[in-house]
Amino acid sequence: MPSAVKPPQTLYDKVFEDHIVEEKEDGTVLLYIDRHLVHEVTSPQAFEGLRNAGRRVRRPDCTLATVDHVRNIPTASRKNLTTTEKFIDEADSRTQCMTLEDNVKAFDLTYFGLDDKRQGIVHIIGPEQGFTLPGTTVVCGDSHTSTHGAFGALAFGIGTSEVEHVLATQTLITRRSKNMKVQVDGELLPGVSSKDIILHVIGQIGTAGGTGAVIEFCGSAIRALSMEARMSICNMAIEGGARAGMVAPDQTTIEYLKGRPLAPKVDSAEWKKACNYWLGLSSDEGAKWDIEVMIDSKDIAPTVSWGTSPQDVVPITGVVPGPDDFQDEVKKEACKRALKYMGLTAGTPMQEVQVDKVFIGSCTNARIEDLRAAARIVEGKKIASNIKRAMIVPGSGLVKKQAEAEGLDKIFSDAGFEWREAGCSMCLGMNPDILSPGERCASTSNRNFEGRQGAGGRTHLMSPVMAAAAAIVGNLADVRKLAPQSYTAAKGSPKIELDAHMEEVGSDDEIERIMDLPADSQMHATPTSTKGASAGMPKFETLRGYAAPMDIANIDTDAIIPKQFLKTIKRSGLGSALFHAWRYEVGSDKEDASFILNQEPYRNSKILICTGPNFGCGSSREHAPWALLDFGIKCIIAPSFGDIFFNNTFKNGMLPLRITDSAALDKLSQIAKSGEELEVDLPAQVIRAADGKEVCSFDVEEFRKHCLVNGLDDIGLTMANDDKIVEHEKKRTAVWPWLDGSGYLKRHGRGPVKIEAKAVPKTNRGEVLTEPLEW
Ligand SMILES: CC(C)[C@H](C(=O)O)[C@@H](O)C(=O)O
Ligand code: SF4
Repeated sequence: MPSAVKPPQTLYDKVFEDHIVEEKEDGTVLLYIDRHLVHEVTSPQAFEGLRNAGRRVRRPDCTLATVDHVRNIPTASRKNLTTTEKFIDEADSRTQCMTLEDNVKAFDLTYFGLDDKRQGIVHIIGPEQGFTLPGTTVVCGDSHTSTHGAFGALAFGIGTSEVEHVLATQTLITRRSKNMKVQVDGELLPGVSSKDIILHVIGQIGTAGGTGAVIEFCGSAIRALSMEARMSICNMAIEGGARAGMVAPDQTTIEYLKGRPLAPKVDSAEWKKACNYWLGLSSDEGAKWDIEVMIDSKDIAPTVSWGTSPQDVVPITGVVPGPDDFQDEVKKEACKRALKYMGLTAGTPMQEVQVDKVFIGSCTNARIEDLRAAARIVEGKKIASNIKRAMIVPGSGLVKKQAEAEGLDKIFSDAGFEWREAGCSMCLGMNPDILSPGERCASTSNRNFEGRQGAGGRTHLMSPVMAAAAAIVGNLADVRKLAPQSYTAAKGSPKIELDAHMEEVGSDDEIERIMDLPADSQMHATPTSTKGASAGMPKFETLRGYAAPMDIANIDTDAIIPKQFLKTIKRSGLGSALFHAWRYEVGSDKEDASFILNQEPYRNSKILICTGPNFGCGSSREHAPWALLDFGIKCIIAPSFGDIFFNNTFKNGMLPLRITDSAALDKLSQIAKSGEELEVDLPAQVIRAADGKEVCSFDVEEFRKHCLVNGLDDIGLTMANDDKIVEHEKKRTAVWPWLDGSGYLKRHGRGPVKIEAKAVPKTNRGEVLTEPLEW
């Protein structure tokens, strides 16, 4: 007889379970999404899909949009800003920003534009506004959505097709992840901050260590951290390969949320109910963990990266490692490649590495606490003469305003730093803030991939105080030598002056205008055509063709499609930019003959075989599968994949195959190298050589296979199950009433946005379904 007593659950299990709209026997889950953040880079194609299919945004009240990434969202002064159109002079960037502006108007979405002081990096403004709340599901077309997990939210990055799915249905089709616990105990040593914790953890577990898992960060060291410090840790959970990172909500969380515009009003009945619910969200005693990692705080030193992957880290007191420090052949090769790219010699003390530029910013470390900490290090000092440029880029307009109120801008400017406007800036260099080839940067961002901050640029990851120290010394430096007064991570939860700001940006009416939506929210300007990108995908059955072999570990999506190609508002035309930095000679359009896709017969590859693990790690950009597809590659074979990339490929009718049997993988790679064709037979789940002999079989989830073989549009499938979503929404309103509408709607005594009748689902062939399809 089944037991009535629930087995102990983890925090992740609890949040996941509270959002299940439907769970299938094969493990496929339709998950309700509470909060959706939207930005200009990953949304245009999603809105286009909605328009083409005549669909509306299901929950505008749960959607918040801003501009943050794109080129020429200048982080320079906006004093002369009148309109976005006039302000942004780079054509593609202007189009991308204006497309978002058109879309938020047409679909009635809350939007913080360039002229709004609350504009900023999505992962900074969500928490700042109280849009991110404990126990919620939060998604965004951006890999660092994991940041919001610091609140005990289940927050993860999605691709553009999934952005469209969430806009249309407020749900996602997913599966349960594994439970991973990273416990950090003890008191942090002087000079050590939360960035050092996460760099150290990734150094231990590797960039694929968390693949398929959600990490809960716990232990006394995590508990002692402020919310902002916890956000830096969860932010980089994705760099450890995890789907998400989480920290259980506690009193620190509640303190942080008090008075945030979109959180329930303090002391209201709703606030009390919410606090009770939030504080119950911790892992139960005896909960089952699939992976456990224990870390002692005293083993964590101020840490810096030396290579081109966030797992390539050493304590600042260490030396540059060499290939002999690694056992594994793939890792030895990766080390050689990284040393060459980084222009470093094994054995060099890290503190002897000279720096050209310093960047303090990004969604990892551009909050007020980060700026305060860095300011403490630079106060009264000057940046070293060899530093060509040192930049402070606050994470949001409100962070900037707060910092200015505290005089931090002056401290930085006096020391020789540039004081910029909010945005992603040099974190990925989609605007003019980039490194020149060979330049070395001390950066508080989260990715040190090849070319990440500019083609040929060399990135060293570190904490804000370490970056500040590097600026002063001119080399990678040990902050403890500059701050003998023993700097330790701040324990409080810094508050930004939200209320004062709100008064300044407008009255209650103004706020209501921005945040409220008409109760009968109608979608304007949305054509009702039934055809288009979202209405289905091409079928995948059997694929025969050449397979390009690549023996590289951790091929990230920045390498597959570099940032400069993310400015398109279309899905097509990216094939010529695929692997751009590897495919063409530096600074020219001339092909590099040594690159595999420039050789015969691989110019016509339909399959890509990578023997290294973690293919497609990093950014959520769906431009990566779009570029592969446009080139002609429909199937990628590798031992493991980055989670978001893996999902994104299926949404485009592509097949990523995990082949973990190394003998089979080697055999496939040999066939590929011999220039013979391979045949991938999805219905039979086998791969054959050109002579028709089976090389190996493969696993694929039943639901995904079903969709691929039949070319099914899963948005249509989900919409056909609308009654279940409505049922979940009713329960949500009753149990978690603070999640409907925005805080403003509630405050002004108005109910949640009315949910419109479902749209008529279509198949890929444009037929109207008479029976709901199984999703
Ligand atoms: C543009 C966006 C898709 C991307 C991400 O997903 O991470 C970016 O934020 C990044 O950091 O590379
Ligand atoms: S990682 Fe960088 S580019 Fe990506 S969201 Fe964060 S700040 Fe922006």
